[in-house]
Amino acid sequence: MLALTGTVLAVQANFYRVMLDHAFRLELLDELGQNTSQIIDELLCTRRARLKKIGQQICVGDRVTIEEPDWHGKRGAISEVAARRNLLDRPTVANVDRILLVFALAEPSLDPHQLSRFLVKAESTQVEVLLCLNKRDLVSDELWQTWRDRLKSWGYPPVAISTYTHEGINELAQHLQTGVTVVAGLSGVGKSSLINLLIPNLQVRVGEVSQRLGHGRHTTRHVELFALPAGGYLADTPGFMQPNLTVIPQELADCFPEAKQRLSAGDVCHFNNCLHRRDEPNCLVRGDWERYEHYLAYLEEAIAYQQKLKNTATADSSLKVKDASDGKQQEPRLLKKRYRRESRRSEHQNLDEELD
Ligand SMILES: Nc1nc2c(ncn2[C@@H]2O[C@H](COP(=O)(O)OP(=O)(O)OP(=O)(O)O)[C@@H](O)[C@H]2O)c(=O)[nH]1
Ligand SMILES: [Zn+2]
Repeated sequence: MLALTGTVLAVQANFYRVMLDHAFRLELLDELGQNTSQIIDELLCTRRARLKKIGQQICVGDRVTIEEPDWHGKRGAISEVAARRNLLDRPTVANVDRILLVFALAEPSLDPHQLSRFLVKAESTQVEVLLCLNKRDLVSDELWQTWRDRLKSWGYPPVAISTYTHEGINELAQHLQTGVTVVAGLSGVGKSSLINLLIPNLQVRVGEVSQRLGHGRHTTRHVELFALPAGGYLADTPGFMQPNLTVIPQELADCFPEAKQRLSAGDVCHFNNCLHRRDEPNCLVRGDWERYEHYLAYLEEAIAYQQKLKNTATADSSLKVKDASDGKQQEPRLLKKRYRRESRRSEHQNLDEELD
């Protein structure tokens, strides 16, 4: 028998909603004794104890193998998780193929600094970035063309759309037909309107969904994949709303296509460990490109962030005390839960908030 495989759409407590790669036709007899059939393309799954034992987490976007399907109850058990190509953080989505950054040309007006931050944050995941500018109906041809040329020079030829006139929607949809696309962007740019256009049958579940996509997303880190009609999956991401830059300074230049291009032209900077700061001698990154000033500002931010992380780590290790019995370093005994050290992750989060 062929292995039953699928993609995890959502994680709810200890259950995983899995979309099957191949739908199953269930033959049934109705009350009148007539043959009918039902197409089953989703199963609600648990995780095999073996996976739990080895600590195998299952995330939205994971590719999984399912055993012992119960077609009548639409249940199954995940027995295997395929190796991930990548894993996005906050919220957690595995095997992401592209990030669709949605901004508006107006209302709210397009702010180059804000856009640049989102772009850098998106690039830092090393996933392909697609830029889409909504509300094309609100601006003149001239303004749109100015933005188009400007963003092209940044390395991001944008797709203009309007969820009102439907301009550009088909073109955009063609880019999303394969793999997993994560939608990100500020509040109010029209992400929900776009998602509803791209997945019309989502409207059927609008009560539930508007809760998820609307109020839910500001308060929870819930994430879910939605199947697109022509193939591919879409995920809406609450976590991308606060793009704090946690890139390490050495990797920041790679988050700017313009800088990357300058560095790959064949030449090298004077120092091979050049951080590409403003006063670095013979630095290839320095030059006459629009976002150079953004780059320098983010670089200082990245350096400060790294320093702050280091300081936290030092403060942490000074907490360690010697255990008299064998001379080995040990963490002091923690009496109550509330005295426990915070996890790295929440430490990161707190830092992000502080730096904000
Ligand atoms: N003029 C114009 N307005 C639009 C367009 N698309 C969306 N809007 C309006 O922009 C506002 C915000 O749209 P939403 O789809 O809720 O935006 P969102 O990005 O999902 O916002 P949050 O839910 O707050 O994250 C609404 O008033 C929409 O009617 C468009 O193409 N043109
Ligand atoms: Zn340099």
